[in-house]
Amino acid sequence: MTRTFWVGGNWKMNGTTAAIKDLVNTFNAGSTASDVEVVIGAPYVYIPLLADSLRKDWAVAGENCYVKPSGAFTGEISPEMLADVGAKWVILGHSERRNVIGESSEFTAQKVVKALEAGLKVVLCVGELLEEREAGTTQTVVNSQLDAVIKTIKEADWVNIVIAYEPVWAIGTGKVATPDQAQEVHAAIREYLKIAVSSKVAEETRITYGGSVNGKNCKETAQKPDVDGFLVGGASLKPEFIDIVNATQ
Ligand SMILES: O=C[C@H](O)COP(=O)(O)O
Repeated sequence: MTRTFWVGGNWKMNGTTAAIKDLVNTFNAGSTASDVEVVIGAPYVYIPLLADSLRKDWAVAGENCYVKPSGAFTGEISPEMLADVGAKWVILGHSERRNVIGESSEFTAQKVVKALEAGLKVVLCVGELLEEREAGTTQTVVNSQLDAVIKTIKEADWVNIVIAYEPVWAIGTGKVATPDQAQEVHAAIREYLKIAVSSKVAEETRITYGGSVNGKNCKETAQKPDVDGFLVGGASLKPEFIDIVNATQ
């Protein structure tokens, strides 16, 4: 089967109303391939603006959510709230949630369940630290992050999940993984899905790469057989994001 190429932007904690309006105008005027699915993750407060103004062939994502629909959870945002203001997706398990905020794989898996129940699609981020790669434990770490989700959701849920493999050493550092490094881990993730979930899920799930992707380095990586797209941080705040959307052209 053909997996539709998927490109996500993750604005992280960046943006102002004025800057986002400018960027949306640029994105809306951009000429893009029709066979690419595009999603922009934005800080909660800018989601309504983005949902109203962004081109309708692109979707909007939250960058995190909590595990309850409502209640006394000061400062948290529920997946139902994200859906209510126009998000169709949520990014979960990003390395900054795992390593800066300290969220576990088990907590991330609970969020995945609740987001899916609320009707959101999920970008599930996984990836190893530099010391884990140097110790040769990349696949053990990634499989363990996946395991928490695999044992928590049903096989049918995987149709609503895109995996983002983001080696932490490549995020925001300019040290992009080589196309071969990305392909190697993506192929291993697909093999693990085959063993731990099913051949169907392994074949159909999009596995995207994130970590210092830009308009120039995306093209070669996009050609790799197990790379089904990108999750882009810094470059998604720039006009060159359009070049990444068009990486396969
Ligand atoms: O979610 C996106 C990743 O953290 C990559 O960020 P970056 O493209 O700025 O390295």
